[in-house]
Amino acid sequence: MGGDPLLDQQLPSYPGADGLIAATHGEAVVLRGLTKRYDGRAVVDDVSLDVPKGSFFGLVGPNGAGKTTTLSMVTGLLRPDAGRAIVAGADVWSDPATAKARMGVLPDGLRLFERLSGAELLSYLGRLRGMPAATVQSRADELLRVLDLEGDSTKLVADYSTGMRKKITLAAALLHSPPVVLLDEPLEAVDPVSARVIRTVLARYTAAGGTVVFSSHVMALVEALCSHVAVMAHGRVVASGDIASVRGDAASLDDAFMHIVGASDVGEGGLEWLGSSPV
Ligand SMILES: Nc1ncnc2c1ncn2[C@@H]1O[C@H](COP(=O)(O)OP(=O)(O)OP(=O)(O)O)[C@@H](O)[C@H]1O
Repeated sequence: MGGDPLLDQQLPSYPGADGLIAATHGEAVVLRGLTKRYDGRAVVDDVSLDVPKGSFFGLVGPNGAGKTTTLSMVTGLLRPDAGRAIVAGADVWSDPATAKARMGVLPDGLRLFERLSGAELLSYLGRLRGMPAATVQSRADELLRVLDLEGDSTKLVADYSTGMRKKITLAAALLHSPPVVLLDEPLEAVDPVSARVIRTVLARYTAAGGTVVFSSHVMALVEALCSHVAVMAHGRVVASGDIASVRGDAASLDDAFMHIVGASDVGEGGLEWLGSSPV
């Protein structure tokens, strides 16, 4: 590994507490039959996935497909109605403390401690994770610098822009160098320079053995970054595997996605009133 204290930390080995966990040797995240219902309707419906260790795994799907709901169940934020989620060898719902110690999370919604500065937030979260103060300080300084938040580190999080909030949450997700990070739309609302920095940081993290699971709508990004992808539609996984196998014969992942999810056609007919004289 490359001599970076943030990335060189030993990754924990996976214990074999029961049959499913014992079977997760090569997998960073294992989902089996994960299901969530609202008002009798399954918005996540029997989702099973294997995310290989060290992979850059994209979770894609149209609006309302169930990506955020799935990630929320995997990160321990939303209790499933059925199924199991194993992260880095720990069952998220029967052994949450162990599972949460092994993951970094950038959730949807970004509820943060608004009255702390960016630097204070990282310091607080690092200490909550039981990290030594000096390690928290040096890693936080490094992350703030790399993510171009150094000049805003004493500003209150309440005064951060949406993109800055994403970046400080990403810093918090990486601070303890977990074996798995789960990121809901990490690049949305982030400027192009910061997006490139985040991509580089995440690529280094996977090169060092870490696993990234992230949701995105941007197919070109997923194709450029990811080693693996799962496509969700109507709460189910409709395709998954390495990028080449999901793309198949299509010219791009975007084309394959349109084919897989059956995009509706607005090319002919409908919306004729649009652009005509106002009523
Ligand atoms: N608390 C809730 N109560 C009722 N329905 C919900 C709730 N949370 C999510 N849903 C529904 O579950 C479905 C999946 O939502 P989810 O946010 O997981 O989709 P998504 O794939 O992340 O979408 P997007 O790409 O638009 O963020 C949607 O139909 C949504 O309306």
